[in-house]
Amino acid sequence: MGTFKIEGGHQLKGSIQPQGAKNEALQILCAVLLTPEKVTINNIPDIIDVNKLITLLGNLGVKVEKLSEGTYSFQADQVDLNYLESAAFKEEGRGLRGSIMIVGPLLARFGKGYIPKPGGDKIGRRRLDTHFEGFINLGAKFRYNREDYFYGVEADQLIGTDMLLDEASVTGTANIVMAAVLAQGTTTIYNAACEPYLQQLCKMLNRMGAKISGVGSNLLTIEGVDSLGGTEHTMLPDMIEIGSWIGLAAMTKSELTIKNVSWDDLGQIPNVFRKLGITVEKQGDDIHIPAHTDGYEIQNYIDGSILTIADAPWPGFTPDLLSIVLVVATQARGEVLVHQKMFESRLFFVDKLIDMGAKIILCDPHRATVIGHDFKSQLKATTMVSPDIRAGISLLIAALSAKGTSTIHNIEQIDRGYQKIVERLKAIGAKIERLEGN
Ligand SMILES: CC(=O)N[C@H]1[C@@H](OP(=O)(O)OP(=O)(O)OC[C@H]2O[C@@H](n3ccc(=O)[nH]c3=O)[C@H](O)[C@@H]2O)O[C@H](CO)[C@@H](O)[C@@H]1O
Ligand SMILES: C=C(OP(=O)(O)O)C(=O)O
Repeated sequence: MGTFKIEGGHQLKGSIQPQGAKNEALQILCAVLLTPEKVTINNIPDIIDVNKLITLLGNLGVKVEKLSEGTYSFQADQVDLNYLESAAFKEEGRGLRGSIMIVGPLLARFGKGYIPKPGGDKIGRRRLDTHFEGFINLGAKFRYNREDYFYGVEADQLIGTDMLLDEASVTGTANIVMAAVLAQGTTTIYNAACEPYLQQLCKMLNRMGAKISGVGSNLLTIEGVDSLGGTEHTMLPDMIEIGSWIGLAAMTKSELTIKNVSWDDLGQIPNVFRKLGITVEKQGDDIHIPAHTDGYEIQNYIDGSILTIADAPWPGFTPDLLSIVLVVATQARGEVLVHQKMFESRLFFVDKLIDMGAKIILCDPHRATVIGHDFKSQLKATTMVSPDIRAGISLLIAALSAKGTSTIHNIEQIDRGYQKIVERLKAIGAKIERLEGN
């Protein structure tokens, strides 16, 4: 279990370049299985989850070549389907959430796709029904082995159909789209997820020869084609990282510039932080956060009632930033209700913030009320364990703003989504060390 040691209470300064998007990378990497031709991908983040998926693709027989930092080529012209039956696959497949998205491409191109129950954050129930109902709608036979949590779908030929998803699942939509592009006939997917990473996937598939329309909406129409070809693709900057750095700047009263953020793809994110009273300035395609020397004040609703910040499927606010919103609110002037609707176990980390001196009432597993300190009382340093990726970065931000030296264990949870975090934070003045040998 790795550990960070953090000396808090220092102002940071400078600029930071967001990494390529983790959750886009997981979709895009799975899509290379759809063609025997070469696919070149740029801006791939060097993080645990993505590297695990690249290793898994390599073990499946995909030729992987690192061309330069963040750029790889992939060629799936000799896929070894026997690997899917191996014990090694059962181990590797469950190592991350994103591996679930190899199923759609494998089913579409080779007639079968298997996966052990995938990993990812332990943040409540994370069902896969939407994925498999989609494949069944396309004509696949489904089986599930309860003993070893192993899922499988098989079909000689997928047939296009109309479907209404039971929920706008992000990885579910990506998986079904990747199956439908090679189905016979036309598929419509209503209540599709439509976040920017999914749009990126659809645009990439169209460049490979797929016929997807409605991209960016919740109704996708996919005319099946016989085969797809190679392409080149560049990942967007990671919007969850961008939100994390906005929160970091505010909490540490630092002036920070977040470079090349792709503003048009940030949706609600800048405005949600503005509602917390944070000045988020657009400078070209950068975000500039001035030092909030006098703190920041949470806005009430027009009628004077307390603000709620809640998640919703895109174009709503992403659930992955609510932990960061919550930690930022602990030092604001005013109150806010944070409502995590999607996941059941993502707010329990507030206990640690309460230990540090934050004023939070956990109303139930989904809702927490935060009463900000307005910097009149600094958080106190402590020792903590990162329970999941976003709670982990939130605790790290809390530690950087706190008085004294904090320790965070289980930092693999942070490393799975944040590239070279120690080096990048040190470059803007943070006092953070990775303790080896823990
Ligand atoms: C690898 C990856 O890309 N992971 C992201 C992906 O996970 P993932 O694709 O696994 O998440 P889903 O979109 O399937 O759903 C997440 C949770 O929200 C619930 N749900 C979903 C849709 C909906 O309309 N209503 C609803 O309540 C689901 O039941 C589930 O509990 O999307 C999530 C939601 O943005 C993000 O938190 C994850 O970081
Ligand atoms: C929940 C997340 O990731 P995963 O779906 O990989 O667990 C996340 O990125 O916040």
